[in-house]
Amino acid sequence: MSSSGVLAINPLSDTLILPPRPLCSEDPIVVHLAMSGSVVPIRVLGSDSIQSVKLRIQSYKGFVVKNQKLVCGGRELARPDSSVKDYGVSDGNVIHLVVKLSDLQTINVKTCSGKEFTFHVDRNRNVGFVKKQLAKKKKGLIDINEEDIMCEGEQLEDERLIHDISKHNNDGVIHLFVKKVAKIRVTPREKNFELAIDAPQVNDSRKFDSSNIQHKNGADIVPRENREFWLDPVIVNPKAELPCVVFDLVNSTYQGLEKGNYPKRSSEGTGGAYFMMNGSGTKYISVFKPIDEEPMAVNNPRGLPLSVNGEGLKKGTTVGEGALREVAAYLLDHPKSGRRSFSGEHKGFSGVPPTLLARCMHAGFNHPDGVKEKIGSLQMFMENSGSCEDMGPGAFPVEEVHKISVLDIRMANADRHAGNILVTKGEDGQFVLIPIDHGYCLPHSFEDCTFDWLYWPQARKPFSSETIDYIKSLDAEEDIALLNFYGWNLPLECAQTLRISTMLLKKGVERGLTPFAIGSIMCRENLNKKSVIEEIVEEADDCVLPESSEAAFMETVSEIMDRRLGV
Ligand SMILES: Nc1ncnc2c1ncn2[C@@H]1O[C@H](COP(=O)(O)OP(=O)(O)OP(=O)(O)O)[C@@H](O)[C@H]1O
Repeated sequence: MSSSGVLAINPLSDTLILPPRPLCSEDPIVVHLAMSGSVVPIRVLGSDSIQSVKLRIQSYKGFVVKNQKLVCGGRELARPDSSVKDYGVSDGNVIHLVVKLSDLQTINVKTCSGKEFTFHVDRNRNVGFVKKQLAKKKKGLIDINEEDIMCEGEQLEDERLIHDISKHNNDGVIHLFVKKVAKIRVTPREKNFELAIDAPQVNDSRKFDSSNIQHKNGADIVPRENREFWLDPVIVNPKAELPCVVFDLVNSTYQGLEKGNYPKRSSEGTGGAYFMMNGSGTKYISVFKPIDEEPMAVNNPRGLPLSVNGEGLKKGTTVGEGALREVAAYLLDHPKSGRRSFSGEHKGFSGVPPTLLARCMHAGFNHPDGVKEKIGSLQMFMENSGSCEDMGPGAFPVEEVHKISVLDIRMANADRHAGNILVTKGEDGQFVLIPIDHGYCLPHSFEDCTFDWLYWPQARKPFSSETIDYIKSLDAEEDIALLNFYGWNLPLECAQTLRISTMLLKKGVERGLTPFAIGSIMCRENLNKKSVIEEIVEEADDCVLPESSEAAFMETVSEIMDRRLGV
């Protein structure tokens, strides 16, 4: 595994030829599969679906389909049912393969009594979590209060992260040993006390943890040019207050860096996304995504080529604007109670994690040309037990799916695959969905809008009255003004997208439409068939004179939309 989290394919001496289908009259084409510096020629048919190409890569290379992302000509080949030809891939083209590596770590556990077994745990979990799992799943194996976990003679504190331990193992497996806790019992004996150490092996080596020594770099007094790192929120308009939760996020992230904790690059995703730790180094606190490491940006760490025309991986987006879109999704995710109040409720209706624009300098980011300050989105790290990609949607509460659908429709999200919805459990034991990765929201065309939830059963259920009230309270003009206030002067075409999608959502609920019905209007059925919303926009474009005002254009869109939706 390379440090970039991408598995390298060694260049093959002979061509990797994938057999054309038998009895097929179509001529195969040869394309080049590029990955981590190596290139493998593969033979495909124009009519092959993207899914089938991925399946063949899976069978030849072992990367499961859901972990593969294919990019050709600056565009993600995202639709599984579309064909190689649909995406305009032709003979000699280069297809970039980005493989998402699992964040799961194999753990082997042994106990003093000789029991042994192996299981997997998310690398972002800590030892305390592993203990609980052992106690819960393997009854009798461990009593949380009575036993310690050891790794190579070192006692592991409950807060210790699994990925931290995995750095030191060579064979890809962490070997843990469960042993009885050493206890000190104090028993009164007449006027004295007897001190007993109750431990099976009192001579265990307990290593001194040097990370406990405080490291102060005097960041407030050392001039910036002499500092090893810095982190500030980017505040364009001094009048635009940041919510307290956002300030706390910056502070905790800063403390983590100050203590010397290195940002850890996620093995998932097509861009650079870095997990940042808190001051005590015990948990992740935030995720920093620098704009120069976005897919097809100059310092992208996943080997994707530079964008030739500045367009991002999804149609209608721009490379380098992902961070603004991430922040916009948070700012526009208004709480149910009304607009976000800066000292009060910070959680929005759809639960977008608190996100701000930040500038950060640290050697731990990808700096092929020397360490420089980076601008990017800083988002609160949300504890989770995986993403919607890891499980069937059946158990998700309807309201949870609906809250994501409202966000995606409003924002015309062009990247809502199930991997971008994290899953956790609320206090009531029900699944809670957390939407992340909003770098492709508010595109200036609807072409790439895709919503994985469209095919989930909950999408066919009607919105609740609470959700309908929320949708009725939305106001695109107010939203555009809010983004403007925070410093993002939304380009005209993107503002138009927000106006049209908000209009569709509102008109949809007025007519009692479900998220499925509204979402289907926004998404293409297949790559080459325009969506209903695209047809509406096209018709409106044809109707109005080029010099017409935005208001006149929106009036026309409204009339056409009413006609298409029916009364
Ligand atoms: N707020 C968050 N809390 C917890 N984990 C997160 C958060 N944001 C991102 N992640 C994790 O980091 C990984 C990479 O982040 P993200 O998906 O945003 O990156 P990306 O490069 O934009 O991905 P994509 O290729 O899906 O567009 C995610 O798969 C997720 O596991």
